[in-house]
Amino acid sequence: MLKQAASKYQAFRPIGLTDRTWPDAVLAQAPVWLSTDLRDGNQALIEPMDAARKLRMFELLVRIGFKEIEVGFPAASQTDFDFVRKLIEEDLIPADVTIQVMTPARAELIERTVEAVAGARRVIVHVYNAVAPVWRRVVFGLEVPQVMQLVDEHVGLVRRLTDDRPDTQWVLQYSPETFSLAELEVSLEACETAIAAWGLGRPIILNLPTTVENATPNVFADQVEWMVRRFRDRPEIVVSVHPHNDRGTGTASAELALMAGAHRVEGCLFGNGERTGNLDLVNVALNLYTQGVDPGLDFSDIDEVRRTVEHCNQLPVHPRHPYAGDLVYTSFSGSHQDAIKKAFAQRRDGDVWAIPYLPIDPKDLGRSYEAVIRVNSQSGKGGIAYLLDSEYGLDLPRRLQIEFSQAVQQVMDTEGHELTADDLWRLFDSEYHVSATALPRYRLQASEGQGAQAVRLEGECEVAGRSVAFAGHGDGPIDAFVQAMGAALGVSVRVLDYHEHAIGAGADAHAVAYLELRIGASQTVYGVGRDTDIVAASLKAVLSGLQRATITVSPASADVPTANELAGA
Ligand SMILES: CC(=O)SCCNC(=O)CCNC(=O)[C@H](O)C(C)(C)COP(=O)(O)OP(=O)(O)OC[C@H]1O[C@@H](n2cnc3c(N)ncnc32)[C@H](O)[C@@H]1OP(=O)(O)O
Ligand SMILES: CC(C)C(=O)C(=O)O
Repeated sequence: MLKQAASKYQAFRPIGLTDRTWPDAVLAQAPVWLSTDLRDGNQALIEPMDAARKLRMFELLVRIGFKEIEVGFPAASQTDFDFVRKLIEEDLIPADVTIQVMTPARAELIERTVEAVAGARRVIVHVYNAVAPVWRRVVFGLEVPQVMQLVDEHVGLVRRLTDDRPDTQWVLQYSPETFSLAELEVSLEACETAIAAWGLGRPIILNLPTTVENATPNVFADQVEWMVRRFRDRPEIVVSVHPHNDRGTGTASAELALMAGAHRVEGCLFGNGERTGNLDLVNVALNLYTQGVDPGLDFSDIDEVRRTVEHCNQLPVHPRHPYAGDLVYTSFSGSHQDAIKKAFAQRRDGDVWAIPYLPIDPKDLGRSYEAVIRVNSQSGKGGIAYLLDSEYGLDLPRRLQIEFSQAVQQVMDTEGHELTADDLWRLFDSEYHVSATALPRYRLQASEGQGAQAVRLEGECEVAGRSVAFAGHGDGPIDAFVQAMGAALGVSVRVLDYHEHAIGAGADAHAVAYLELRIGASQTVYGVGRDTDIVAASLKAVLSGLQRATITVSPASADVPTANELAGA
């Protein structure tokens, strides 16, 4: 197969536009947008939209803010014709919205098209014919002069028919179909012929399609700049582009074409359309938005837009689709999660958006931060800590994050599937005995004659299902409890690190304490305690840590669990 490539396919030829200016252009304003969801999108559907779905799509496009909407190909079917009549007769077209209707350069179809829009306030009549060599030869069997004659005759017919209906404001759109595959001189001649037949000085849109995308986007940009130069200083002429996506570069083609001077773009929501689709208008609009340019289209509830489009087209939007897919704001991988978590922690209201791996604030599109981080086997401590913090208010100290992520990884290695925030909390709760640890019964007194050891604490607690009596002195209750438990278990216990914070407010407020304990000479474990009272939370955290430790020395009390009984309790 690979061997055939050179003899079977012809490479595109670059345009010799050596003084091109588009590479230095910066997109600083939105183009005129035309949605062709109801025409090019519709004609590519397995089951074209019925009247109800067409109306839903039309209403959505109006809500988003489109001012030019191609509402159909009225000569194609009675459904298309009737839908256009419905919009006009039921006065469903807002005053600032212009409808566009498409027709091939065939007399009876042009007549039917103009008939379909009778009574509309303003209409763009879109006439097309193919101009590229393969189409001329294979489809029409026409030489270039005959193609020009076809354009002249049919645009002339549009002019006569529309002149007879002066109550409507008419704009002609002419598309040299297959522009990107045609010789530039032929496309230019076809456009000049259309301009002349429509009447010099009358409003006209020249729409340049990559009917079938066939070259890298820079070649299309050169083609567009070449054409734009021919129509500079002619305000009645709007140069529009209509990219498709056969090479997967529809968005790039549109953006470079705008840099090359096009004023207007045609496309569909989420890139529906023939074959690999039309240009995805949402993509271009939101690309502009993330450059600080107001696109003039409202995608602040992207999921509602997506659901409606999926309903109308009966086609799903891919989970990885730019800006709209279910997974596009989600990071699974540990290093991404770590960077996102740190950036959110540092971000202040009013800051310029600079969150790694998130090119846009999901909230601007009506998404929450909930799905930004999800945990699976590719995740690290940052993502786990983010979920426990964002969903459960637990602000884990760094070394505890590291310790707990090892427990999570073990579960991942055996189970393999994603862990939700709820799953992580359950794992954390069971690993650190947060809910299960009972508060020790204790008496706290000021000590006498103990110098710096200001308090004495004695009481009883449950460890691994056994009752343990303890008594000890310390600088405060936690220190006293640690010393007392060390004596009771016959092992040295020291607090290496201590963190606490509140969760919630008012009557529901809780304190959470995280204690890093050194047990014996070398064991370091974290304990976690939660209670309404901060001292109680800290004592529970000590017990949590002791229960997680492997204690290998003999207990000093018969009531105390024997060596290793605590381990894994
Ligand atoms: C690139 C694009 O997206 S262009 C838009 C294409 N959209 C559509 O085709 C959707 C709607 N189309 C239709 O409903 C039908 O094709 C109709 C009503 C337009 C025409 O139907 P039919 O008369 O049965 O013709 P058919 O669909 O086979 O089209 C082929 C004929 O149209 C001619 N044709 C194709 N494009 C054009 C054009 N732009 N101008 C004039 N004639 C054209 C072909 O030469 C061919 O003519 P022939 O039969 O004499 O050889
Ligand atoms: C602009 C029209 C003719 C079109 O749909 C195309 O060429 O892709």
